[in-house]
Amino acid sequence: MNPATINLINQPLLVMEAASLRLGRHHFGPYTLTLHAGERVAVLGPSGAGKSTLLKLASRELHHSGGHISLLGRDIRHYSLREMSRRRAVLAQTTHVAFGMQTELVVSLGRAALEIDPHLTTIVHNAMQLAHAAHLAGRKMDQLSGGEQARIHLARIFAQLWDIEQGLVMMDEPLAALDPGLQGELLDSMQSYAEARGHALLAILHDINQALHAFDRLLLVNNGQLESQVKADLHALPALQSLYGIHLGSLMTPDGQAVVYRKKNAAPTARPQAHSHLNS
Ligand SMILES: Nc1ncnc2c1ncn2[C@@H]1O[C@H](COP(=O)(O)OP(=O)(O)OP(=O)(O)O)[C@@H](O)[C@H]1O
Repeated sequence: MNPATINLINQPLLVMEAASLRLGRHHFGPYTLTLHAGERVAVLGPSGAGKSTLLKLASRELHHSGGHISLLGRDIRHYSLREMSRRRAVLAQTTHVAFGMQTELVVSLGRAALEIDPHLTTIVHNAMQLAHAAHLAGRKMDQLSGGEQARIHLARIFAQLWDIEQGLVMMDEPLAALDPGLQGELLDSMQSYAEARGHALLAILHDINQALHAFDRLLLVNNGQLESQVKADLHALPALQSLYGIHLGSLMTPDGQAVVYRKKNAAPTARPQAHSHLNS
């Protein structure tokens, strides 16, 4: 697909209006945000802050009890499972595959909602190539390393929305199991994949530099709430410092790229208590 040929729709792809829910003693939300086709948005926050829960609400894995969530202007509760699977793809933090399934079969599961899929083999192959996993064809999942399995699951997500435009791709720590070289290459793959199709990317990350370099906007989540939304540039540093309770500095590399680092000797800022008021 050629990005130049995609007419991005004006209507927002995802709208969350004061969406909330309670899980046990924890209250999440209200989450209010709008995501447009073609946007790349990173979700950041301390461990246990409610990032995965936000993603699970947006993907309908969890059902909101308050507020409203819509996909392309339609209440997500009114989509059939098949319609949802052709509009949004979700890479969960951990995915367990039973038995020693073959890699191509796992990738093809991304397209299981389609009754007729004449280009399945080509799409599976291309998706594996884009996820740097083509060399894993023919292997069994239970004989792969964690990083290799992660690439197969990424290929599954690529395959799912390979042939549609303006979908929503949600990923929960997609790069966590990968070495630094592969992280960079797969970030590039995600960007080119989304850009070519006008897909929006909503990804939970723990790496501030990746979020600043590869994304347009940051959603800062803390204590089960969306604390703020900021542009992904160095102006976000004060908000990030307060989010994580650390001091951050930045350096400019010779090729003009800003790199953020944690200042070791600075007095710590008050570290936010993860979900201290989730238990209300
Ligand atoms: N089904 C559930 N029932 C009760 N509590 C839950 C449930 N799911 C998550 N929680 C709690 O809600 C809090 C937020 O969880 P969530 O997975 O959204 O955090 P997170 O920000 O994604 O964390 P991490 O970065 O560690 O993955 C955690 O304290 C977690 O234990």
